[in-house]
Amino acid sequence: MGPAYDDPRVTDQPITAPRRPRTGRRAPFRGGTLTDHLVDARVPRDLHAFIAGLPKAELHVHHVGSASPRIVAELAARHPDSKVPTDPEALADYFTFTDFAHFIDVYLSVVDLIRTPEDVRLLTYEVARDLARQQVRYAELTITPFSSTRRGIDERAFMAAIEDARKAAEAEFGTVLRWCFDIPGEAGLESAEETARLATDDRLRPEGLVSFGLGGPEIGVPRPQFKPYFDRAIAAGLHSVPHAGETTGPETVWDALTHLRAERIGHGTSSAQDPKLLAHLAEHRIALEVCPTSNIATRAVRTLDEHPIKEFAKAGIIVTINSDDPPMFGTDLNNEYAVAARLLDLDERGLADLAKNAVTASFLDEPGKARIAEEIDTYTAGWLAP
Ligand SMILES: Nc1ncnc2c1ncn2[C@@H]1O[C@H](CCC(=O)c2cccc(C(=O)O)c2)[C@@H](O)[C@H]1O
Ligand SMILES: [Zn+2]
Repeated sequence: MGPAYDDPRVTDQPITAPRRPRTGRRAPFRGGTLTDHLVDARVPRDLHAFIAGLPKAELHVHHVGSASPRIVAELAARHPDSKVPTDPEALADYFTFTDFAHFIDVYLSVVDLIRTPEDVRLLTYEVARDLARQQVRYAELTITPFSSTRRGIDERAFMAAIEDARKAAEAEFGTVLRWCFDIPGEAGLESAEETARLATDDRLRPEGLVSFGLGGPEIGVPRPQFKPYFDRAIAAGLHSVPHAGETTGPETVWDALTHLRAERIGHGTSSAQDPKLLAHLAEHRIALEVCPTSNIATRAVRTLDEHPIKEFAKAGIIVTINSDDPPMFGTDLNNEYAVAARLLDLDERGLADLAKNAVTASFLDEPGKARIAEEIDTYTAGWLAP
């Protein structure tokens, strides 16, 4: 059983259907019911409809962590020895986490389902399809190539698979994908070396790669040791976007800024404990990649109402809204925007500004940024027109 909290997924009704009567009962957090229609019932229905059509950019979403039950079922059918359940109900239970370490164990069991370049291509292409359905025009997908190469996937075939899916997705869905290669820090410096090599070797480095990250548990995995690998990636023209302050305190965020030269911070949740850090992030326009439901699902934050997103906004920090590992956390990007609308008390214009924050903080080129920002403005003006 998860903690009692205001479950953002309180209904599975289509947004046009009458609301299900609310009982006032607080539901435990339960991940992974991907067939649910995800809507926060405390957000007005027309705001959900506005969010559903709003052009968006997603800056923090994991490749394997985006595998929908349909993709998981297909991969599990290809590899029937896996322990990952395929039935959606059983999968929802499987995606209910006792703590962050448990989440990583489950995550790695899904990683184990990806064994061939064709699995990689299928996953990437289907993830793009799911993003396109939510009007995501641009996404930076965090990929952990070390996890695949150490499991025996040929590195060239891996790169070819993600690039092939990227090009197909852009041509067919109009969604532009870019990659962040992240070090799975707990796997040690061997994984850092391998990730840096794959990201910086001109013969391997994929065209879509824009940034370099660091993920996994933070406890017992100090950030400074990864400095040489980030230095190499930055020298090769990549942006620095480590996770920090998700499961440890603000000192980890400082370390990410000082040693890894972070340009954005993945989560950064504990920054709220340090007013000087909040001021620094605001002054230097270091955006936070906030993933509210993820923080509840991994128990990094106790309840949504206790999430520090409001403090970030008040401090003048560029807040971006992201979904992290959406099917595993029983959410999607649209639902995260609805959660943000409630926590930050936003109307349509506020939501449009939030969507534009992600565009601003993205690593898309300036004409690309201008195009999506304009699309957001046109959509919003049309929506609000009498
Ligand atoms: N909320 C999150 N916060 C942080 N990270 C998150 C989050 N969501 C997803 N991740 C991903 O989890 C991976 C973790 C993988 C890992 O620790 C590991 C350890 C030992 C061996 C291996 C292996 O592959 O053999 C892998 C990270 O690289 C990251 O991309
Ligand atoms: Zn993440």
